[in-house]
Amino acid sequence: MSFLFSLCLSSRHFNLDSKSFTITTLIGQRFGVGRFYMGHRANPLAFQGTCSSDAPMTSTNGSVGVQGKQPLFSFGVISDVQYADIPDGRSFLGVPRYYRHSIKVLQRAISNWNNHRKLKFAINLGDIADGFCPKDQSLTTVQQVVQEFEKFNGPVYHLIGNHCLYNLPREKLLPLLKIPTLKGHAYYDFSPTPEYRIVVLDGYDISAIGWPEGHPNTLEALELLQEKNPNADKNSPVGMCGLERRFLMFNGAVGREQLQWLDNVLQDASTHGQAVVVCCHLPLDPGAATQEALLWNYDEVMDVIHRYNCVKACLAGHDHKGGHSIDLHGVHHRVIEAALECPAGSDAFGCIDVYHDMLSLSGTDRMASTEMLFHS
Ligand SMILES: Nc1ccn([C@@H]2O[C@H](COP(=O)(O)O)[C@@H](O)[C@H]2O)c(=O)n1
Ligand SMILES: O=P(O)(O)OC[C@H](O)CO
Repeated sequence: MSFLFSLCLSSRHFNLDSKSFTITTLIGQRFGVGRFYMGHRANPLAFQGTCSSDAPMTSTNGSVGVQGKQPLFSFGVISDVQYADIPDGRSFLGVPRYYRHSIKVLQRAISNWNNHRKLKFAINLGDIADGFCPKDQSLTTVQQVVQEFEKFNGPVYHLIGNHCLYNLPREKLLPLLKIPTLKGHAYYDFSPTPEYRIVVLDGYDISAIGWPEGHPNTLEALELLQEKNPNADKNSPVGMCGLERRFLMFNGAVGREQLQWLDNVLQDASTHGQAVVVCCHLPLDPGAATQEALLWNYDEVMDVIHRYNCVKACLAGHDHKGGHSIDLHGVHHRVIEAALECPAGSDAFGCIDVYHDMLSLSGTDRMASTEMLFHS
C-alpha cells in the first residue's frame, strides 16, 4: 500500500474525498508504458498490452500469464459499442463518436477472442446500440449487434445501459440479450468456476427510461430527479455541485429488492469462499469516473459490498474515457473504455485473466491494461 501511496503522491492527483484514490496517466507517461489520452485514470502497474497470443504477459489457454502463473480462467470484455448506422458525431462535451466504426471494433474483438484465446465467456458492459439510431431501425440494429456477439465461441453476458433502453423497452430488450430476468429486472449472477462469482447489477432498476410509463420504478426515479435536479432538462447538471451532479436522467439506481438480493448473493459467496467481481453499466466509485456518470445510489451499493470481504473488483462502462481506482476497502474499480470512441482502425477491447489473488486486464489499443492485485 505504501508503494501505491508514494506513486499517488508523485502523480500529484490524490483524492481521499471520494473515499478512494486515483492515479493519473502521468505516471504511465513518465514510465513510458504506453499511449494514453487526456483524462484517463490508470493503474500505475498498468502496461499497454495487446489481447493476442504473442503479447508479453498475456496468456492463452494452457500457457502461463502474469508472474508465470496459469489463470483460473479468462474472459473477454468490451463496453459501449453504441452502434448505429449514422454518420460520426460528438458527445455533448464534444468528444468524437464513431457510430459506424464501433461494430468493426466489436468484430475485431470477437475475432481476437476466438483466434487467440480460449475464453470462458465474454461480457458486454452495456449500451449495445446508440440512442441516435433511427427508431424504426432500433430492433434490427440491436439484433445486428447481438448477432455479432453470437459469433463468439462461448457464452456472452450482456448488461443493459441507457442507450439500450432508448432503443427498446425492457420487455423487448431483455429476451434479445438473453438476460435471465425476474419481473423485468436485469440483475443476475453466475459462477464460471467454483472459486469465483460474477454478479451483474441492473443500474437502471430505478430509472426514468425503459420501464412502461407510470411504472412504479419510473415514478420513483422521476420523484428523485425532481428532488435532486433543479433543471428543466433532467440530463443537465448545470448548477449542481460535486457528487450531486450524478442525478441525471441518463443514470439510474439499484432498487431495494436488488440491494437485498445483492446482500444475499455476497453472503452466499462468502460462505462458499468465493471471490466476486461485480459488473454494472454505471460506475460505483467516484475515484474511477466522472461524477456525472455514477449510479445514483452507488454509496448504498458500496455499503453492501463493503460489509463483505469477497468483492475484489467492480467493472463498469458508461464513462467512455475509462478509469481505475482502488477504494479504501481495497476494492478495484475499473471503468472500461468505450468501443464507440475508437477512430477508424483503432480498438478498445480486452481479456481479463483471473487468478486467486488478482485480475489482469490485457487491453488492446485504446483500452489500458491494468493489473488488479487483491488487497486481502
Ligand atoms: N455535461 C453534460 C452532459 C450531458 N448533458 C445532456 O445529456 C445529453 C446526453 O449527453 P451525451 O454526452 O451522451 O451527448 C446531452 O444531449 C445533454 O442534454 C448535459 O446537459 N451536460
Ligand atoms: O453513453 P452516454 O451518451 O450516456 O454518455 C454517458 C456520459 O459520457 C457519462 O459520463
